[in-house]
Amino acid sequence: MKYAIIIPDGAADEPQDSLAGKTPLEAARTPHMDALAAAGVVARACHTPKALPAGSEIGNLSLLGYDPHAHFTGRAPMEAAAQGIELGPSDWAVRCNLVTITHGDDGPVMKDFTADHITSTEGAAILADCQEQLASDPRFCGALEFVPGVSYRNLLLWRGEKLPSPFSTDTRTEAPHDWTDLSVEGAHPRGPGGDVLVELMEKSETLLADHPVNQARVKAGKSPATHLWLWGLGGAPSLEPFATKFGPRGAMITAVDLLRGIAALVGWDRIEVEGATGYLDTDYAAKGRAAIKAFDEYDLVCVHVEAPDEASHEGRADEKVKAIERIDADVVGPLVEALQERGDDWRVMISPDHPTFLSTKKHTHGDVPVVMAGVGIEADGFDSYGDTNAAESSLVFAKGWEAMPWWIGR
Ligand SMILES: O=C(O)[C@@H](CO)OP(=O)(O)O
Repeated sequence: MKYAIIIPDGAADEPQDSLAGKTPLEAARTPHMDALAAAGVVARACHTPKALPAGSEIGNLSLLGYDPHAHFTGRAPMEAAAQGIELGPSDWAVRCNLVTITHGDDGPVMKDFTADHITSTEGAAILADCQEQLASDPRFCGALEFVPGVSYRNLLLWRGEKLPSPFSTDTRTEAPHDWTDLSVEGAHPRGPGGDVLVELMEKSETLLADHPVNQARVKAGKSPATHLWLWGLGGAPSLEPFATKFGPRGAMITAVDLLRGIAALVGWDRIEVEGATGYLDTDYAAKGRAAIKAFDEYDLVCVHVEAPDEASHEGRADEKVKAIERIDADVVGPLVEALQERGDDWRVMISPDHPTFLSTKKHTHGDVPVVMAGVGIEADGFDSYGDTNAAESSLVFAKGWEAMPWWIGR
């Protein structure tokens, strides 16, 4: 049996006036997803339980069949796993975004949580200076390590052996992508160790003010990275291998470290695809081709596409529809055709990790539409994949992580 999972990140949404009252999934032309819906079931699942943040870090754990209440420690440790960083029992990882904050009448406003999609090279240069000038403070006893990642998505590590960290599970932080265009006056870290994070964030403003990377960016008409934004911290998580829990040996195709990290933690290989960017300009077809090839080696292949979520964070309904259509045409269609040609039994699941509302540009708690089709799954009468059909379905996974055993264990 071959299993394909496709994750259109943040694709679930509300009806939009600009889309004639349809949701982006419904407005998009998705013949391949609709064919799967007609052949299988349309369900709804909640991958973001109310007690936890409505983040991709929670949603994707649940989608892959892991109860986030039991397994989630923080987003950054998952991304550390993507980089092969080992966290000891007293270590913490913190997500370190490069962001653009402007100062207006309403105080400091989160203008861009991506610092205008700063490049990884520029980010690495900034982080090297943060290491030299912020982490070198003797009070930290060498415990702090800034680790460059992809674009604005970087990490800060606290090595507990050098100096016990001040953090605890009560430390609260805010995801910067949930604050776009909003005043971040009350959004700074709080609780145990929050003051240390705030201090680093504030000091970064001075360090970055005249940074050569920013001078060059402004000259080129791009926004500068004005601050570090620290959030999503946690200690090392431990997850039972997916193959032990569910059987199939899996591989992940994604452009973002969060999904790479979850894959590493559940024992999946990661397949890197040239042209996969984690943004609207990603090479959808290359991801589709890589997934088809991966079935020669793996029983389960998961393709994650970040683009619908990014379009939502930017409030761009047309781009969200386009991203969903490209996923349908360049990933779902070719993948299903290849599975049919192989002659193996197969099953497909398509599910966003969480809704990301165009209206608020934010993730939100709530159900996502799921389509599951293939051997052992009887058609339930829906003829298309969309949020409204899912809302009417009698197949409901209130504990979203129970959808995986339902789908895989039939
Ligand atoms: O990686 C991130 O910082 C965010 C926004 O890009 O991703 P997501 O919305 O999927 O949590």
